[in-house]
Order: sequence, then C-alpha cells, then structure tokens
Amino acid sequence: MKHSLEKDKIKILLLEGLHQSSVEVFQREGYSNIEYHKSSLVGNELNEAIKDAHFIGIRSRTQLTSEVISQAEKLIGIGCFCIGTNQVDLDAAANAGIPVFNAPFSNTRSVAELVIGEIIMLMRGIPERNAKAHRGEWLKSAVGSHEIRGKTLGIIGYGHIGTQLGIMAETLGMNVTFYDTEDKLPLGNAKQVSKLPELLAQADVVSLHVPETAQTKNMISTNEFSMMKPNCKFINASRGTVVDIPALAKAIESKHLAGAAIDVFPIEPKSNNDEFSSPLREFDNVILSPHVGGSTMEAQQNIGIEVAGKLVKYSDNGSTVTAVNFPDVSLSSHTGRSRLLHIHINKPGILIQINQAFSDKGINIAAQHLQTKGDIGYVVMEVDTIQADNALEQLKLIEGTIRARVLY
Ligand SMILES: NC(=O)c1ccc[n+]([C@@H]2O[C@H](COP(=O)([O-])OP(=O)(O)OC[C@H]3O[C@@H](n4cnc5c(N)ncnc54)[C@H](O)[C@@H]3O)[C@@H](O)[C@H]2O)c1
Ligand SMILES: O=C(O)[C@H](O)COP(=O)(O)O
Repeated sequence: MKHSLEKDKIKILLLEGLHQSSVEVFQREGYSNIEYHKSSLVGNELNEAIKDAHFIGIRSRTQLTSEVISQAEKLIGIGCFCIGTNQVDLDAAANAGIPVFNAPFSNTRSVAELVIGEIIMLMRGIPERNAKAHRGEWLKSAVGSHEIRGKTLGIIGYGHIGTQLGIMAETLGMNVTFYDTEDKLPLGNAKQVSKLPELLAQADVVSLHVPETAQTKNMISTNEFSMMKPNCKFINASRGTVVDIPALAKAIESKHLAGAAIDVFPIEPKSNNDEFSSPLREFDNVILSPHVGGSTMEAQQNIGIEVAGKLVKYSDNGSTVTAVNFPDVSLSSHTGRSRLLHIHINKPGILIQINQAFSDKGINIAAQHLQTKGDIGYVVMEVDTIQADNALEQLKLIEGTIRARVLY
C-alpha cells in the first residue's frame, strides 16, 4: 500500500521501553523510521522528539498535554501501550484530528494476579514479618494472620480487572462484594452494593480498580478509611490520584488498617534512576511496588502487538476501531482505488460541501462513509487513483477541515 507519505518517511516515536514486539510489528509492516527510547521524555526533549513524529507510542508515564500535542504538527496517531489513557489530553488530541488507541485488556490478568498475591500476603501479615526478618527479627506468631477463605473482598470499580479479580478471589473461597457507578452483571456469586459505605463496612479487604477521572480523585480519604472495618487491608493498583495518601498513612499509623498494598502513586519517579518519595515508606506492613501491576512479559508482549497493530491499521487503511476519543470506523483494506480520509469539525453541511466540490471537479465518489463522535466527524471515501491528488486538494479546502490524507 502506498501512502501520501512513503512509509520510510513516517516517523514512529516509541517511549518508555515498549516491548520489542511493537517494533517488530512496525518493521514487519514496512515502517523502518523508528526512534526508540527506554524511558519517558519530558519538557523540551519531548517537544523536540515529537515535533516531526507521525505516530507516538507511550505507557502511563509520558504526559501528552494539550501544549505538547500542539507542538506535534505532524502527529497522526497516539498509542497508549497500556490500559489507562488519562496521561493524554484526549479532547486536545481529538480536536487536532488525532485518534488515541490503547490496549484495554492485555494486562488485566497481570493486575488481577498481583492483587490476589497481595491479598494473601496482607491477610497473613507477611510484609511486616518479611521486613523484620530482613532486619534479623523473628516474628513467628499466628496473631493477626488469617486465611482468605470465607473473608469478604470489596472491589471498587467492577470493570475488566475488577471482574477478573472477583472470579479469581471466589475460586479461592472469598465472598465478593463490589461497588460501581454503573449497574454491572455480577459474575459468579458477587454482589453489587449501591453505596460505597455499604461496601466499606463489610469488606475484610478493599481493592480499587477505577480509572482516573475528576470523580475518582481522592475518592478514598479520611472519611472512607474510617468506614472500613478495624484491621481491614487496603489495595490500590488503579491510579495514584484516587487515594489521599496522607489519610492512608494516618489510617495505617493509627493501626485502624492492618496493612496495605500500593502500586500507584500521585507522583511517581520519572525514571528508575529517580528517588521514590512517599510517607508510606516508613511502614513495614505496607507493600510498595513501583507501578508494575501490568508489567509482566506476557502482558507487555501482547500489548506491543495489539497497539502497534492498531496504529499500523490506522496508518495503512484508516480504521479507527476501539480508538478512545474518535469516531469508531472499521474498514477493510482497499484495492484498485484510492482512499481519502477526512477529519473535520462535526457541524452540519460538511458532506454537502465535499460532494459539491467533487461534483464541480468531476471527481466520482466510488464509496463514502461518515461517522461522528462528539466534536469530530470522520469521512472515508474512495475515488479512482487518477483523481486522488485532486480530490485531496479539494478536501483540504473544505471549511471545518482538521486533517485530510490519501492512501493510494
Ligand atoms: N497498576 C497497573 O499497572 C495498572 C494496570 C492496568 C490498569 N490500571 C488502572 O486500572 C484501572 C481499571 O482498569 P480496568 O481495565 O478494569 O478499567 P475498566 O474501564 O474496565 O473498569 C473501570 C470500572 O470502574 C467503574 N467506575 C468508574 N468511575 C467509578 C467511580 N467513581 N466509582 C466506582 N466505579 C467507577 C467503571 O464503571 C468501570 O466498571 C485503569 O483505568 C487503569 O488506570 C493499572
Ligand atoms: O494503565 C495501565 O495499563 C497501567 O497503569 C500500566 O501502565 P504502564 O504500562 O506504564 O506500566
């Protein structure tokens, strides 16, 4: 397939040490202009690297703010090689005509497995015993140690991870209660409660699996900790902003909570060379992990293939299936004709303008599809290749055009 830009001129910027599987997908599909970085970039370094990139691949650390996106004049697509997309200003990307893709399921299992392990460790008081043993202390005692069988796990956010965690916990004999803002089909014997305090009052272990949104910011704070049962264990492997960390530190210090496992933090070190600061560092009964819930070789390999595949597909044929901020268009590959992709402000009259302009220039439209989402409209058209360049020129003149490109 020939693009308006040759494939070797299409710059793919990959940050945060993406799995090699992503590079292999791009190379296999003919994309050789790949700039690969092991860590995240910030400030001028990021602006410099992104300014001539056509695609960027990141994980959860790189912040693609509206300012950064506005520097990226050539950017066609963004791939979040993870689940969360809160690190990208999705509206700014959409308004610039840039679809954002992610891997909504590929690390679900990894997170759920880690949380299961943490539930068992916390219920047995292992973090504290482990820390003491490292210091030469011997804490052999059953006090505060419990089987998880028959205990209640309270899951906040019953989505992909929450449901998988619930099923695994049930197979280990736990009772599962969940709270979600949406009505969800309970899997297994799980029970949904309608109010968060109801869950907090019942659970022996509370585990958070909500996205970062304005509504989830500090959703677990002093009040919520006080509603948890004495000796409750608390787990957060969702996003750092969801928990008020000083309030958690107080709940641990006062021994109201018997332990916690925290994988995500409001401020995380930018690289493995930077120091990790947190008031939780002083507590032996808190498991601290460096945002590795989804960091398994299996998950990273699958994510690399999945998200690189979505970016390649968008580049090669215009498909935006599962884009999180964009009209969702599923397209087969095209042969014998050229395909035009037109991204515009979603307002009345765009199709009429396009059809009129093409008619005036004698350009025959062989196929046409329009999909809209929010402020963005996306038209895909096919024309005879001999008329493709002229058609692209006409599209660029349409009032309300954000971006247009042609696939020959
Ligand atoms: N630690 C890690 O490495 C890691 C790995 C993967 C995902 N995550 C985080 O976990 C989050 C959850 O992942 P997922 O795949 O299960 O997402 P998901 O979208 O499938 O599920 C999220 C659930 O939370 C619910 N929800 C949203 N707002 C809520 C609120 N205010 N109160 C209660 N419920 C609410 C939603 O309705 C949904 O059911 C992701 O957004 C990501 O930030 C972290
Ligand atoms: O959103 C996610 O999938 C997780 O937070 C994992 O992010 P990471 O790829 O930066 O580890």
